[in-house]
Amino acid sequence: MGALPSRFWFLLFPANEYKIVVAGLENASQATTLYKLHLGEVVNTSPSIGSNVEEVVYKNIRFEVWDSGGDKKG
Ligand SMILES: Nc1nc2c(ncn2[C@@H]2O[C@H](COP(=O)(O)OP(=O)(O)OP(=O)(O)O)[C@@H](O)[C@H]2O)c(=O)[nH]1
Ligand SMILES: [Mg+2]
Repeated sequence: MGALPSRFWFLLFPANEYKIVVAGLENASQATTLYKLHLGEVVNTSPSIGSNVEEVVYKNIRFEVWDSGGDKKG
């Protein structure tokens, strides 16, 4: 779909689900940010192994937020 038709399509049927990938170096606060958005509070974290994913809902928009983990070994 070209840029103009897809913009027109989006105006008619706006998406209400998005996926977000949080990327950063190790210890950059990715997990802290993810859980602050998800739970609304700051929680203790440990270095991520692999990735974390949580759902964040804002108004009628659903975000699937992926914390990719910054550790080279993760
Ligand atoms: N002082 C301070 N410390 C923070 C802040 N945000 C996170 N931290 C601390 O920084 C450390 C790393 O936070 P994480 O959220 O686990 O970082 P991360 O980016 O997920 O780390 P990796 O999984 O190793 O990539 C933790 O000890 C947090 O408590 C902040 O705003 N201020
Ligand atoms: Mg992490």
